[in-house]
Amino acid sequence: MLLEVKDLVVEVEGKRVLNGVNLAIREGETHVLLGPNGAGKSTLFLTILGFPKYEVVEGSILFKGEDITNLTTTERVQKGLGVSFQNPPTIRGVSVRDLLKFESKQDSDEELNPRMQELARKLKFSDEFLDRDVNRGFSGGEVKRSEILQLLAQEPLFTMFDEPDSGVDIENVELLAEELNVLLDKDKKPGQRRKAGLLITHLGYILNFIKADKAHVLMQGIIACSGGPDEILEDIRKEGFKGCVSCAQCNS
Ligand SMILES: Nc1ncnc2c1ncn2[C@@H]1O[C@H](COP(=O)(O)OP(=O)(O)OP(=O)(O)O)[C@@H](O)[C@H]1O
Repeated sequence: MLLEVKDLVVEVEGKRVLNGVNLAIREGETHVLLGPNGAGKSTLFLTILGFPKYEVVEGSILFKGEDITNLTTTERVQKGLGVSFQNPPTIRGVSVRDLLKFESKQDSDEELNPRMQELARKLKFSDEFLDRDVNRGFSGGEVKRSEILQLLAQEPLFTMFDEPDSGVDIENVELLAEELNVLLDKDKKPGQRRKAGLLITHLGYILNFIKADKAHVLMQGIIACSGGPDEILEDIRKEGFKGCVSCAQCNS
């Protein structure tokens, strides 16, 4: 198993948000996390990444079989965890180019390596754009493309995507999805896939371009149900999260 979340209970600023979450994701798998606004999806991501505000009251997080519950965020990133944020912060004084060099372990005085230059071009970033401060004045779509470009520099083993398609136009969703598939090893044959990921989506549009293996619905602080992404999304589209409430109650 690449990532295992076991009976995770999490409090944020004294408020209990997760109440016993269980999740297991193997190498090569892409899972989808669904759930109503405020259910705790981003909280789960930030807890897996080890942000100090998210206090693990009970339970554990295992990565490649190792308990990482008490590691720092930097240590987790070094082990191969990555995330694309819903609303990443502006980093004044740090250019996209500098951040990319840092993330791809290059020296700051070197030219950006050819692989990253090619990926930047593919994601429609000009040379001038790479010299701008990270996220400063970026449009919604530029923020999302820049997040993906940074992940391509890091090449994490396990990537969490928080609504990668929100605010992105149709053409750019396809472009982003192509690179997400690379980050998830979906461009490789099933037996050769090593990377894995977890993706939050509300409307599921991006799943037209990414083949997810399993979906989970987070409700009332637990995983209320898990199953085939198409089936679960269709139920939610028809009935909203009404049907998930009773599942949350029987599973809690
Ligand atoms: N730093 C914080 N301080 C106080 N409450 C917080 C904090 N972070 C999250 N919460 C609360 O925890 C709950 C879960 O929030 P979270 O952002 O994880 O939900 P979500 O499922 O990602 O929602 P959405 O679909 O709207 O993005 C919400 O009620 C939110 O207000």
